Amino acid sequence: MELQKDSTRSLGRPYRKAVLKALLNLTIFAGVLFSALNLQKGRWELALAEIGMVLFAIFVMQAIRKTEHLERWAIIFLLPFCATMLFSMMLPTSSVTVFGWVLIIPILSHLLLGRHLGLILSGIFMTLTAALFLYKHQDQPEMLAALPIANTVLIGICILAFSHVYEVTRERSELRLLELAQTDALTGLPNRIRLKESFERECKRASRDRTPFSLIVLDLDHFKTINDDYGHEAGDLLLRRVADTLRQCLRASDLPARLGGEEFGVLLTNTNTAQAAEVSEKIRSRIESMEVGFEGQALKVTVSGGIAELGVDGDSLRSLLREADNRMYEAKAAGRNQVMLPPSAELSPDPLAQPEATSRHQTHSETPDH
Ligand SMILES: Nc1nc2c(ncn2[C@@H]2O[C@H](COP(=O)(O)OP(=O)(O)OP(=O)(O)O)[C@@H](O)[C@H]2O)c(=O)[nH]1
Repeated sequence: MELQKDSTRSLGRPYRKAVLKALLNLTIFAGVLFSALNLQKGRWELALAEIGMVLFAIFVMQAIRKTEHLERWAIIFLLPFCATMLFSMMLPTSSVTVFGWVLIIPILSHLLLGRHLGLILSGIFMTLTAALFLYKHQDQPEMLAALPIANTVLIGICILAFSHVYEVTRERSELRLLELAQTDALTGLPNRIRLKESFERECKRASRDRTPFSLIVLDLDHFKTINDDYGHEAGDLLLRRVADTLRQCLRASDLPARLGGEEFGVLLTNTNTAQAAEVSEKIRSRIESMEVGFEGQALKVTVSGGIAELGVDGDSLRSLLREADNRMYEAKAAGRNQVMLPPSAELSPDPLAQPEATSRHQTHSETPDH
């Protein structure tokens, strides 16, 4: 499961909202000021357009208070904002300095819409402005002197390029920080935060598509003795190898995570309990047969686990984790090196997933703990 766009979008939302609010406030302030000046000078079309933008800015300010769709509102505001600018530029009575406003569009559109939409909107708007300038001043050769035009175009390109480079770098660093915050540093696996986020997304998908969705919790057996006998470094190495094994046993659409300590979780999309039992058995047997070389010694470990299925064991991550955890402790108590299923689980005819007398999937066991 890939880190989703949604995460970066929600991360950037507060700062985009702050930029949009600042723009709306400035639009209201400048709109009132300029409409008063333009009314005084009899430029009533311009004044009306500005008053219209002030009213629209007040409306958008209310709309974004609780919206989930900030990006949409930014587009809804920016398009008429740009159109009003073009309208002002088009009016024969307006000053040539109005064209200078085009330079704020690359900055605003990148800050509000991100690198792709920001670049598209800036490109379209700057091209339209250039065309309008040439058309409006075609009969005024003094306005079309090569040097001032070249200077202005260069300034425009520089502002567009810097805004774009800034936004690309900002998005990359944001994504990197998000990855770090959602990744376990030792194993490189997703951590609990990422598991929760993926669960919420996959849960919605599973209920929409009516597909099953399972969770496996796995805990290494007697891991303390590895640390005690061989040292923490050996324990860390073993945890990394277990993480590698989980990655190898799973599909790209599944999500292995380190829940903490020597406990791992696996989200299995489009997978019912019986299929999850097969996956858990594959993981269990791979870990059982794994030998990790450490300072000339071969370290070995086994794993105990529990399975929970969405709907059968609840609808929240908390309830699924609780049920899978309880089953994992049952597996420990029943002798470790096995995975427990929900009591009502119907298993597939696959021999690996055959139920034992208790309708639980017990793959191999040591002497039970009492
Ligand atoms: N090396 C290493 N050890 C860790 C890490 N996180 C937790 N541990 C160790 O994992 C061990 C867990 O011990 P216990 O909770 O007693 O579990 P256990 O020994 O595996 O016993 P059972 O779970 O009952 O089979 C403790 O010794 C922790 O210090 C880690 O990141 N690295």
